[in-house]
Amino acid sequence: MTKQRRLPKRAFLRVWTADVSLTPDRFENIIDIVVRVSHKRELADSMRRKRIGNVWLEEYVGVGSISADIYLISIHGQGEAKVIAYQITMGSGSSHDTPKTIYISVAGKRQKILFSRYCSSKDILDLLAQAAGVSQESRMFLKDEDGSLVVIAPTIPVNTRQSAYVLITEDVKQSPVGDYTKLMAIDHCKEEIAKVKEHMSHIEDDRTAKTVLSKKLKDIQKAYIRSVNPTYTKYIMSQETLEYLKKPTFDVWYWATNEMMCLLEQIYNELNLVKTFNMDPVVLRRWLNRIDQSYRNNPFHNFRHCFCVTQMMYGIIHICDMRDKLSIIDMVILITACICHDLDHPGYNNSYQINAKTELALRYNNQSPLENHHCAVAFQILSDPDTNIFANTDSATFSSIRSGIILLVMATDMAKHTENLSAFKCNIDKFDFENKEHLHSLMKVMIKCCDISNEVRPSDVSDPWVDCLLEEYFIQSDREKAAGLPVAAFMDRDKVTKPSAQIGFIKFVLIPMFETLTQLFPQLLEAMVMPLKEALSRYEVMPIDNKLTTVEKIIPGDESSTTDNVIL
Ligand SMILES: Nc1nc2c(ncn2[C@@H]2O[C@H](COP(=O)(O)O)[C@@H](O)[C@H]2O)c(=O)[nH]1
Ligand SMILES: [Mg+2]
Ligand SMILES: [Zn+2]
Repeated sequence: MTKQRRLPKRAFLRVWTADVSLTPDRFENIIDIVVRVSHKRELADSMRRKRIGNVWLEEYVGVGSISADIYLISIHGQGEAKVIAYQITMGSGSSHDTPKTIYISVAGKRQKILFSRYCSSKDILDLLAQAAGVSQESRMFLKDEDGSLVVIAPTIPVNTRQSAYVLITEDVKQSPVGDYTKLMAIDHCKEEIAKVKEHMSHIEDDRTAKTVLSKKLKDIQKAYIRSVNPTYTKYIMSQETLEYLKKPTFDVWYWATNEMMCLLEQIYNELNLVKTFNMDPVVLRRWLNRIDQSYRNNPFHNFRHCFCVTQMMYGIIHICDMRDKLSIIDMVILITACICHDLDHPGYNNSYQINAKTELALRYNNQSPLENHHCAVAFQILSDPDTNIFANTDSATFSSIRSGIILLVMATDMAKHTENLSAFKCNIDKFDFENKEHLHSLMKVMIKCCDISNEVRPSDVSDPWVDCLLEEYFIQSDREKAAGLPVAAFMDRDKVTKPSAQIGFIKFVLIPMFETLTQLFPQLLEAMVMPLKEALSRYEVMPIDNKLTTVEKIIPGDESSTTDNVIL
């Protein structure tokens, strides 16, 4: 079995094989992992090898940005083992992998732990288990000098010998039965949720079955959310990470889901939203869990996209010193709207919803069916006391937060692009931050910028997003072709290429919109407009492989059109 995945310039590759006869001594005989690059067999001889348990962690350096089939492990003189799964952790293509050092204290003894910033949390746990001389199944906790729990992850802040973290180990087998059962219950819920979601994706047309399954899904999700450990853990991140989080250069691929949740939590804390709105920290974590659960595993419209949009908003807030200009209510609206803006996105756009006459299109009378749905899901989650982060907010304030979030999420419909951008342009010359209409026009453009901001990011971060977007487009267009529905050329695998998808989008949508925002916030010129212009130049020198005879251009604003993207 072969699996294909784009490899970044530098990556950690973790490979699992199905060959049960691969006993540790036979691992010693593995001579290489063969990576096929553009149908050419190349030996990835720059890999450094390290075995962790029955899993191989490989550092793959210097091949560049390529597509690769990882298809076998050769075993010296003993044939081949097929790769059944692998995981790639992306890292920055430019930075050197100098190991990180932390000091821990185990049973009063200091130890130095070295690990790569590109390794996984599990790898660090394995190292800690080794240091403590306990089994890898043991539960381990790290506490800092204040007794706060420290998250065991590659982002763990470095410390000194004097401020060594205390490692506490707990043998799972000796844990109270209740706890152990609880962990199993969580796993069970997760499995059930995945099963029901999978089932639902196969019964698009059977509305009754879907309703039954939706109800079941809600019940399981509720059980899951309740089972999430209500003990609040104080997460600690290095100052370096916290500053990096405010930058558009932030590597959004580096973080696992729980780490993204932790970073979102950090955003709520850093912007003083938790304190101001008296949010219960446990409810905030439950809410973030529920948000993650409510994004589907689409190639593009997934929880990582939600994270990216929110992180870009956080970046803009800092770069433009928005806190001096907007109210705290506006802040909570901006951040919460970003988090909720694509909730339960089915992976098929509004054109598909309308043309296929889906339940969503029927429910919302063809009027921005997706955006209406994202809002409805958002407020359904907030209506549950277990996940209502605004439970302690007075009803008048909640009312304005609610209408603000709806306003912003609805503005992310690209069919309303021209309308929203024009409204803001009319206000720019005489912009008044005290004027509600002016302010709303600005906030709409801000969320729109964040929503489509991938090309503002460095190329090794933005590039995989284009693959993800095209993958989702192709799934839709294949389905449309099979169902005899209209297919937009920009979504058609036979017509679109990466540069053809991006050149028009950057030139006609991104640069004009970011330049407009820059008129009000000149700081954005260097931070966002310049990177966009660089991205455009990069795409312009790429061979277009001109499958499209026309220039791709998004013409939002044509409300009569059933499509949010139109080919000129
Ligand atoms: N050709 C490109 N289209 C893009 C890109 N980023 C976003 N988009 C399009 O905009 C909408 C945004 O709305 P969303 O709420 O659905 O995320 C998205 O669906 C795409 O159609 C891009 O980099 N290139
Ligand atoms: Mg959307
Ligand atoms: Zn989006």
